[in-house]
Amino acid sequence: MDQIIVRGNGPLHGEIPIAGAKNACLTLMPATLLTDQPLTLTNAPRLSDIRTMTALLQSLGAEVASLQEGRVLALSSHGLDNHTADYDIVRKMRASILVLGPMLARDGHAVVSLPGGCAIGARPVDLHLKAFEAMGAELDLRDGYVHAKAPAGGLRGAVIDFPIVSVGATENALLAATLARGTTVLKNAAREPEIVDLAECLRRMGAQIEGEGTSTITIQGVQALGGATHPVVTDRIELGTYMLAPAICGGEVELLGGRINLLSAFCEKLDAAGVSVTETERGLKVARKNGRIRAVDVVTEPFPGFPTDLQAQMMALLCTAEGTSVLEERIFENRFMHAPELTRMGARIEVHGGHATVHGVAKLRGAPVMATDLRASVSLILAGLAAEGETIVSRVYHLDRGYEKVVRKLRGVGADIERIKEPVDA
Ligand SMILES: CC(=O)N[C@H]1[C@@H](OP(=O)(O)OP(=O)(O)OC[C@H]2O[C@@H](n3ccc(=O)[nH]c3=O)[C@H](O)[C@@H]2O)O[C@H](CO)[C@@H](O)[C@@H]1O
Ligand SMILES: C=C(OP(=O)(O)O)C(=O)O
Repeated sequence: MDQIIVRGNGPLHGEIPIAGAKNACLTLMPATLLTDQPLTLTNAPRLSDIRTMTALLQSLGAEVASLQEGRVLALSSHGLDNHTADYDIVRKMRASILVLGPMLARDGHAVVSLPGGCAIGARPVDLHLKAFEAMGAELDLRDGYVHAKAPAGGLRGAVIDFPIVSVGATENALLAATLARGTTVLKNAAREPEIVDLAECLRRMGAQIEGEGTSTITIQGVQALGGATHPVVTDRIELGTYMLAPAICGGEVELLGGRINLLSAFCEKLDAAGVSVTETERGLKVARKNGRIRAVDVVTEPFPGFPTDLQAQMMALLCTAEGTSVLEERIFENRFMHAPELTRMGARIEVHGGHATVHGVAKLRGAPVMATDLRASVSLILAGLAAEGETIVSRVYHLDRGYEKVVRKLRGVGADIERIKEPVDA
């Protein structure tokens, strides 16, 4: 297994290109199951999660070709020869549940393994299932699998009022509703840029959708969808992560392709902490205003609030802020696993339930640390960039799920970082 070694070496300067969004691309790829025409996704990120979704779609009988070194994905599903999403693939990646809606809508049946819990929380899928039931599907949970069947004549449009905002359930219902009979109204829908991107792609395929980006999305079902070419939206989480690099280390870095409206709540917190963010023609320029970072309080919320996927990285910044910050995690019940690892580097953090209190220290010190999940891993790298001495991050396979070429991107702005094979006796 690989490790990443980081040595804090002062301010960073230069530019970092931002890739297409993992969380958009994983949602767009299953849209191929809605049509027998080709779907081409450009600006795709090169990540292990994309390879997992590729394997899942191929296991169902779809064709997925990775072109231009993975930047372009050419997908096509003429006819599926399998409608079962196997546990062995689904357990690797929760986005796998998003094949359920499209298969149910196009072919009237699907069997998908329940994804199960994961390190950051229980992450149930009951809201996805309730949405399909509202559209007339019959669902049966057997042997860890959801066996789903559409009513005769196919799914029916329905009014679905989500009791809480769910990105995944909104996406699954949106995908399915494009081919349902009649009108579907999704109330209390998620408003994330990845959902807007999905709606734009589906519309290019011929779907009739209105209201994406607001909390009410209306979908008029159509008989069939066609092919399309669609560019994947910028990864706002990769963007926010790299914005934190100059915030933590000093210097000035331009994030190519970045836009403030992808991350307004995050940018407001950076401003309050003493970090300047300016929009340029090519993206966003980020620099520390002057002096030490100031403590700020953060509450994670659905979009347009502060994203849960940037909470760990923000905590890395606040470890060396002046004063005490409180981070409240409202989306996932166990998303502070980076806190004990940051503590190994000299941070002063107390976690009580969904709250983490961070007392800023003047300096972090390098240490061997363990990545526990995707965003936790990158928070340890960010902390390592600002620490004195050497930080060795193990279990970096988590990182490969969501960050392409992290070593190359950070080296490009002057960071001292390398990836090595873990010594065999480690
Ligand atoms: C609202 C939110 O910030 N969602 C995040 C969530 O999306 P993801 O789609 O994974 O999760 P959801 O948005 O569905 O979950 C939001 C909340 O609803 C609960 N829930 C969800 C579905 C369901 O059927 N039943 C249920 O109770 C979840 O446990 C969670 O507490 O994780 C992704 C990966 O970290 C992030 O990119 C998303 O920003
Ligand atoms: C946790 C994440 O992804 P997933 O929902 O695929 O687990 C993430 O993107 O931070």
